[in-house]
Amino acid sequence: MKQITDIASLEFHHRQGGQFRWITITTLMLAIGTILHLVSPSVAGITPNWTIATYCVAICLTKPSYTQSLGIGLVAALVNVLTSKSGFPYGNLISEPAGALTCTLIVKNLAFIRFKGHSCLPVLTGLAATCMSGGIFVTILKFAMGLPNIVYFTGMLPLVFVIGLLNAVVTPLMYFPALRLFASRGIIDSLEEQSVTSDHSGYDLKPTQEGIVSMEHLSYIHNKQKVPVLNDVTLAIQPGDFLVITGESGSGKSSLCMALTGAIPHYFGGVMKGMVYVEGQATTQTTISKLANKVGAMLDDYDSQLVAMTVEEEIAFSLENQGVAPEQIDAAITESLEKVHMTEYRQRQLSKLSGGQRQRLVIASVLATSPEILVFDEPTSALDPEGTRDFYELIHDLNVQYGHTIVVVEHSLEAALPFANRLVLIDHGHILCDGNVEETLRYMYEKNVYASAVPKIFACQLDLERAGCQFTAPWLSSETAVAAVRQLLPQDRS
Ligand SMILES: Nc1ncnc2c1ncn2[C@@H]1O[C@H](COP(=O)(O)OP(=O)(O)OP(=O)(O)O)[C@@H](O)[C@H]1O
Repeated sequence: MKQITDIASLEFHHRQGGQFRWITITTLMLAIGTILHLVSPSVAGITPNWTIATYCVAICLTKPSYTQSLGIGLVAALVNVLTSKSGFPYGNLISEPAGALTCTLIVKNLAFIRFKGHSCLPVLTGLAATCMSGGIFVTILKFAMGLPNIVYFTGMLPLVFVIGLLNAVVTPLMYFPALRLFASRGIIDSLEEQSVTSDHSGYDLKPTQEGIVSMEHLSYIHNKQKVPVLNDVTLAIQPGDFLVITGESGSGKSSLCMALTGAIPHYFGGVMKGMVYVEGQATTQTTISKLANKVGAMLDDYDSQLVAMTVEEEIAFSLENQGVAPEQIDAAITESLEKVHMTEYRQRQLSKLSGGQRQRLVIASVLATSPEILVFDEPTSALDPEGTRDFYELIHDLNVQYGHTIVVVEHSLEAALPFANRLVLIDHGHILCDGNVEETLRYMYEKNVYASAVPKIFACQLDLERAGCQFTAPWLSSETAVAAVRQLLPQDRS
């Protein structure tokens, strides 16, 4: 395992999307291969196998899975069957998938072989895939057409090897220009981008802070952007925390949430530096779906998280996708609906739920996968004051009764702060203040950073303090303020 001394320097690069890039590139390359196959002249009956060379280029560039390679091989086989000049072209249906799989096997296992810094994969795959595919093809042809052994051993097999050598030359001749072309169009990573490793599986990554979440020197910049959205963020979240994150619009609050769920760096395209550990595990060493069992998130656009027709189906959806047994799903639905006080809505159509009920259903769906940590991104932006109060009472309940750690991104702090034990202020991707609610509010008001979000009642206390008054408890609710004012008043008027 490789050790990291400076976590701030560890990078993870990810290009957004791209799961279908292998199809685009393979289709293009096979089209080129087919044209070359049809027009290229043969010298003494010998010509490169352009189909194999082009799918080798596509596989070397896009590194598809074995199943995807099987698909590439079958498409190549169909092209060959339709365009073949051979007496028995159907052997291609076996030989081409075998060639594509051989190519993938080499790409996945021999990528470390380099010559003067250049990848040797095009040469190796061009030779090996052609020999494998050609060898299988001529063997099938021999038996299908009853050809004599002498022709097979002295003519066909040596010919396959010669074509393999030719392909070992033409494959890199196509690979390097194709790499430059696709990289210049932003379709695949350039060589420089490839040289930065985004595979952290070989690193020994351990948090250096105590906490259920430890963000250590986290920076993040989106693809093609100049300014990082998160800049050297270090934050530890303790089990049972009710943490509120606030800051101006665009300060990086949602990005921080996305880093907790693993969407940064696994979904969004960009470069992450530093590390986020969730329950001790580096997010770059796991996947978004595995993290979803530890961190449940409700986005500001929570309606987009609903996919089913009824409440019950909605909660079952993610559990079914994870292969959870039906009786466990049933129990999880019952339990999560109880937690959000929606038991009686179990059979209800989603279209017949109110906004607040749909929000609670999203929370129930998130709870069904039993995450320890719950993240809410601007949860009350679409709620009226009563709905906002109900929402915070609900998540307070989840915090104190069920022990969930809560992280909330919030602009309007009045409703959230009575339940929070910590308030983090973020500005231009930096954490400016991380303290208890009173400390951070004082910081915001005194330094005039996002002071407009300081609850009016608390701002009033600070103004009175400036005028010489003293109070024992922070005014985070009107009840505390009334009690404090009562104490100031002469006894006979109270
Ligand atoms: N996919 C993206 N590509 C490029 N820049 C992005 C992307 N997503 C967000 N940003 C930028 O990152 C910065 C931080 O965005 P983020 O959504 O984290 O801020 P925020 O504090 O949650 O804002 P708001 O309160 O308005 O939701 C913003 O300047 C935003 O324009």
